[in-house]
Amino acid sequence: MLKILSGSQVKELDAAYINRKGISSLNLMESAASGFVGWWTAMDFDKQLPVVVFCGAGNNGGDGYAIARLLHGLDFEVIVVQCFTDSSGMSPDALFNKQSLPDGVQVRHWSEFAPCESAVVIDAYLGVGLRGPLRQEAVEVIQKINSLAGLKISVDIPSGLPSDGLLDGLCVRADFTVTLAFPKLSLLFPEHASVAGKLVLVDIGIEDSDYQEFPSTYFFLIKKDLKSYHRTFHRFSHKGDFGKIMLFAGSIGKMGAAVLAGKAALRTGSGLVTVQIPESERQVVQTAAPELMCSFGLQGNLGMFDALGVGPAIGVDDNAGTLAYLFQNFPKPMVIDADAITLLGKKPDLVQLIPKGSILTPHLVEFDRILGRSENHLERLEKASDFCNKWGLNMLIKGANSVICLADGRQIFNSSGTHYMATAGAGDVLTGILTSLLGQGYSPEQAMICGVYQHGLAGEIAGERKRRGTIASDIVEAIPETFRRLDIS
Ligand SMILES: NC(=O)C1=CN([C@@H]2O[C@H](COP(=O)(O)OP(=O)(O)OC[C@H]3O[C@@H](n4cnc5c(N)ncnc54)[C@H](O)[C@@H]3O)[C@@H](O)[C@H]2O)[C@H](O)CC1
Ligand SMILES: [K+]
Repeated sequence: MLKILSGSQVKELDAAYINRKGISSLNLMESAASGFVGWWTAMDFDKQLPVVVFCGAGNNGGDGYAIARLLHGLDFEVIVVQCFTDSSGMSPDALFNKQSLPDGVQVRHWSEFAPCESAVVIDAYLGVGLRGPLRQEAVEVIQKINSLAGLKISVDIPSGLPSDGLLDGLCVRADFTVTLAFPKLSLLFPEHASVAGKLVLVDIGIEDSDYQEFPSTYFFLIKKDLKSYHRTFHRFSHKGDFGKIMLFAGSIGKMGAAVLAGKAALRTGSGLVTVQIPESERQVVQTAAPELMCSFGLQGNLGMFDALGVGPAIGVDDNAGTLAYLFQNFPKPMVIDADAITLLGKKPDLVQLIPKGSILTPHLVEFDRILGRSENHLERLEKASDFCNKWGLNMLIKGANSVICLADGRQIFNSSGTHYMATAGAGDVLTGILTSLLGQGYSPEQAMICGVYQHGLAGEIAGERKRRGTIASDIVEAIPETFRRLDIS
């Protein structure tokens, strides 16, 4: 898992890394530039299009100069636009890379740069070294970059966007942000989606172990993390090892929630899945998924289940008593979603009854129902942290980079998923996945890490073929393929 450091920690990380590996800071900049160019090459950009690289005087600009040199070497027509006047303020590594530009690269000053039609723009003006409000000249440079018609690719972070806080003013509006080593925190805030564009992470050789000494509560979950969080089963494993779970989901006219959550749990590997539904609706479930069992009315012996999931489409009118009953009679961590979360907002006294370690899975609107409106994502994350810590609970804030909030204060941003998952029932699928993993003996932390990543990956797989036509059932059917792609048996 990648630790997300603050902009000011990046300099210390670089220094420590360089020191430990016995390399120079220029080597690290070269890794950053070649990492960027590796992504560029995979994107297969048209060599007929000129490439315009805006370079600042700091190390972000240094990355830009090195990228310009490497792209020139790949036969692209490269124009460097120098976004400062006085070279004496340049960082030594930026100066070195500026001086290493081959003759074939044209260099212009930003004030005299006339936009050319359809060039690809690389924004290496300001990185994580931005401090305080933008100076007037920086405002003008950023306006110029934004006025260009071509595709805009920011190096590390869109220039002008603070790395750890909220945008207050202007920044480059990027189509892609190619971020180095780990994503900068602000790139993961929903309010910055329209300026950060698509997020690309480039490995510059810094390993997880190199981050150890740097404190941070923020992490980024990536594909290679998954395997170590999964349980392994063996040839003597039987139905019981894969867990018996109950999903309290669905109501008259909304039985899809029970079917989707139930099927998702089966596809995640649950041995036995029972859905708790209104008796009148049993035909719906048993026709849609014969592998599911149904129960009607509250179960007397909840103890027979390894995990419970409660909430999708149960309705909010008559269920406060049922929730209290479940919380008091099922002492193990459970998954709490959708209408169950809305109910907690209406009856906050119920929160104290929730079994410790349980997982609440609000989307942003449901989040507001329990913890009130937040001005921005940072405030939301802080509220979640306080809530989880106070009650010994876990929370998954659903969205483009869903955040796993643990009771100990760690907050883990997920990297998988696609906007094609913005479809009815996708949340019900997640509830089924998470409950299934709890039932298979995963700790809440393991269940959240594996569940949220695989839910996103299943959405990506479904979206590859179905694009905006993706529906929640497609996500369910893609779950088995996630195990294959992650090499989990
Ligand atoms: N480990 C890594 O991730 C690596 C990252 N690299 C790149 O280095 C930059 C950070 O470089 P740094 O020199 O610290 O700062 P910047 O280039 O981002 O910014 C300095 C530059 O900005 C000017 N400036 C600062 N504040 C303002 C302001 N308010 N208004 C206008 N101008 C401002 C300042 O004067 C300087 O000119 C990181 O983002 C990566 O791109 C390394 O290449 C490799 C390792
Ligand atoms: K930048």
